Amino acid sequence: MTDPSWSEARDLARASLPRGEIISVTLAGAVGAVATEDLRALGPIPRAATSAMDGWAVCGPAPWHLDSGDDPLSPGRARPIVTGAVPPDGTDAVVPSEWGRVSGDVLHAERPPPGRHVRPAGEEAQEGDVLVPAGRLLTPARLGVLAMTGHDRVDVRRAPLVHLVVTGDELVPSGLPQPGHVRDVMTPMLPPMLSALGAKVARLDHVRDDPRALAAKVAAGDADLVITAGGTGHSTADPIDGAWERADVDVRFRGVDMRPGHPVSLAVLPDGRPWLALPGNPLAAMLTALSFVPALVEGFTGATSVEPVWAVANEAFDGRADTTLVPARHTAAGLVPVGRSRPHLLTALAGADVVAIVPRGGIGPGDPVAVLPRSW
Ligand SMILES: Nc1nc2c(c(=O)[nH]1)N[C@H]1C(S)=C(S)[C@@H](COP(=O)(O)OP(=O)(O)OC[C@H]3O[C@@H](n4cnc5c(N)ncnc54)[C@H](O)[C@@H]3O)O[C@H]1N2
Ligand code: MOO
Repeated sequence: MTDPSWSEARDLARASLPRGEIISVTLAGAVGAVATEDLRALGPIPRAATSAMDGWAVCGPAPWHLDSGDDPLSPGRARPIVTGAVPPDGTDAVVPSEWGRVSGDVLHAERPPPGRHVRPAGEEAQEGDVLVPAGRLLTPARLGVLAMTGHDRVDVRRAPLVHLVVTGDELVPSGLPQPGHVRDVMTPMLPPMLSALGAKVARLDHVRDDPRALAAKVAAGDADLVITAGGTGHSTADPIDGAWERADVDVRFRGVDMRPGHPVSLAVLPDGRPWLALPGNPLAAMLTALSFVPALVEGFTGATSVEPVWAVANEAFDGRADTTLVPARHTAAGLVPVGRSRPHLLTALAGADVVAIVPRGGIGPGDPVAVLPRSW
């Protein structure tokens, strides 16, 4: 079986996690969630025409006699008004306070063109307009639009919960490691990374490189999704193959035509939980999480896939597989690779603005290149 391409593997991941249940949340609790249906304006916004300035509502040609009260304005009359207030019937326009001069009860100013400084009703939205289409992420600005147009609660799909399992006999949890030991970087690094990608770590376990212990640990979890880090190699010390055999999983891919991270693998447990196995090399773990966790989350929440963002390369980027992911930095002249990005080294990613998605054969200076935005 040949390894799937990066985008084929993303499609397989997207199809591996069934939709999560719908919950109703207040706008305050909805940021980062995904709309389950088209969200529409509940009425015209603004509800009525309003003044855009502090000043005077005026009717007819200048000058105007100032009046007060609630009657409609008649030609030759002006009435004080504040920003956001509804102008009286008969208003032609609003004169801002700094443009008018009052002497006695007469307002002098140049006559404004009709409608000047009056915000029309329904300018932002008409009743029934779709404001946030189904599948869109609820961002702070979209929540503001929903509040403005009358919404208090929205139906969303919750974020998938993750059972994260870090494997490795050589790992130590703290301090400077002795030769032969490795400081565990996944435990501080992956939960916030997964959270930035739309998934929530509900349980975190550490197991030795033992297939039986790994399979038992995963069997004891009940999150929506299992993510392991390490042990994806094919040596006898690597526990993924053995654990998958014991757990009787349905393998969706066992390796992807990508660098780094080619051993990344995905299976589905008999109870339906997908199991994404990230390689142990830290950069490979981060770049494979960045590749496949968003696709799994999209499957669960129904979120529409994020379109790639494009940049222009200012240096050559090597492409050794179907897809090579390269930490990169924006400069005024274009995108450049950052430092040495070997799979076991992390500082390049820590200093990167984006990750370049480089096709087979690589790209040269001046070529367009798709990038993944920062979440690390
Ligand atoms: N004969 C071959 N050997 C290897 C191949 C190959 O194709 N043939 N691929 C290499 C690549 S690429 C990767 S990636 C790794 C696959 O690694 P595993 O998923 O089995 O990961 P480990 O062996 O457990 O660890 C690899 C490396 O990463 C370090 N590591 C692991 N976990 C952590 C952690 N939590 N924090 C910090 N560092 C971690 C580990 O100590 C190793 O140095 O296989 C290659 N070999
Ligand atoms: O594929 Mo490995 O994941 O390059 O480090």
